[in-house]
Amino acid sequence: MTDALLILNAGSTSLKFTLYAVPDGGGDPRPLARGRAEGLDGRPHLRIRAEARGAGEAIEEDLDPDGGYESVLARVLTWTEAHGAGLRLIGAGHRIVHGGPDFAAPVRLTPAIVRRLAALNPLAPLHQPHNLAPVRALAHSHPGLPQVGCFDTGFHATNAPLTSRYAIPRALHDLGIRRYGFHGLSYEYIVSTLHAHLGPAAGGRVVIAHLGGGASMCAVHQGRSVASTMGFSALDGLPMATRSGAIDPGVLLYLMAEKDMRAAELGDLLYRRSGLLGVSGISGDMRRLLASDAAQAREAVDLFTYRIGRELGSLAAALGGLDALIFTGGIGEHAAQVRARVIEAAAWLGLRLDPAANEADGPRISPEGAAVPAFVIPTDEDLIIARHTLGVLRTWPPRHRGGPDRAGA
Ligand SMILES: Nc1ncnc2c1ncn2[C@@H]1O[C@H](COP(=O)(O)OP(=O)(O)O)[C@@H](O)[C@H]1O
Ligand SMILES: CC(=O)OP(=O)(O)O
Ligand SMILES: [Mg+2]
Repeated sequence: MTDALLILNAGSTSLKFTLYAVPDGGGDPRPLARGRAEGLDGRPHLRIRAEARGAGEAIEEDLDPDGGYESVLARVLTWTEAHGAGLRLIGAGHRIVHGGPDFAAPVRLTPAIVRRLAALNPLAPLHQPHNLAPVRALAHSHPGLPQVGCFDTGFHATNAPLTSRYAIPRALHDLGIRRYGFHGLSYEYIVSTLHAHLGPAAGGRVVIAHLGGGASMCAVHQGRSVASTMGFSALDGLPMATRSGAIDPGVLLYLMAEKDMRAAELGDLLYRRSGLLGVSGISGDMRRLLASDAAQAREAVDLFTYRIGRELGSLAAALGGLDALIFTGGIGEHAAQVRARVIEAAAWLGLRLDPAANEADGPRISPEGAAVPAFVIPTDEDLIIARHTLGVLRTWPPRHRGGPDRAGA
């Protein structure tokens, strides 16, 4: 029997999972299979591929359009069950987007903790309910299986108190209304790879741009988060697929007072109808916008790259300079045109582009001799969750360890 971990990672536009084998002698968990469901707001499509020989057949299929995240999870579990011979599922690890004021380090998910995390649903409506649904579903189908939550907000716990503060009355700050920052599992993974790319400069002043369905940027110094573009919720900062990014709160007051808009409508506007989708009127998917000749699609991409440039300047100011820029996330890893435009607009910071390396998706996309190098590094949030899950399991009292005999059984 090989010990295995199931890692679930719900994003705003996707549900990803990785099944890992836990090596007997320690070391990093080894991926056996990875899956990804996309189109969860319309036509859900699931792809699973084996990462190791004999780890199960690949599948690619459409799912019930009305089934949502739950039907994806049910399919993932039946696939895991069918291919779990020889595996003993010892735990599940979950990406939980919001830890609020109380949770930063990875934590064992008990029913009481899940209830406290569910109280944060309004702070991350596109994520938190989808992060917690699989925790409850697994608790039901696999009672006794240890489950661990790892927080997107946790990496930013190193931000200075001043960085986290909004200029609002202290009593509201004390209620937890402050900046948190997100995509921390992705940033933590990127930081873990920096030495291999940058050598000793890995400890320097680095900005990481996580550009996916949600997008944010993080200023890192000596491997720790110093500041980031997201705040109390995952709405702030850059424009995203369907989220507005930073917007003058005066706009919201105006819409409420003069256009009679209520909280639910404003939430729908800011989370689901804005960003790349709102500006282009075509799609929130960068692939479609880059392939389109429409002027409004161009404008959406222009606004996205312009805002990245503005935030890069702001984060470089927070760091007191810039030693490297890293691109990651679905857009950061694959959209050469977006990276090129960001780097060209940031020549003033010492960034320069190697066009051929950029077209090849890196890893280094700036020429030798550039004052500030730029890299493309594919993120791996699941590996970070798996590492943390193992870490928490190792501190588990032995009588609580272990689950059913077979993955998914
Ligand atoms: N080849 C590509 N070119 C441009 N954009 C891409 C490409 N591949 C993926 N993307 C973008 O990446 C986004 C998804 O990013 P990802 O980080 O995987 O998702 P999530 O935010 O759900 O975690 C998609 O919405 C798409 O716009
Ligand atoms: C926090 C966030 O926006 O996550 P995602 O990019 O996965 O939507
Ligand atoms: Mg993501």
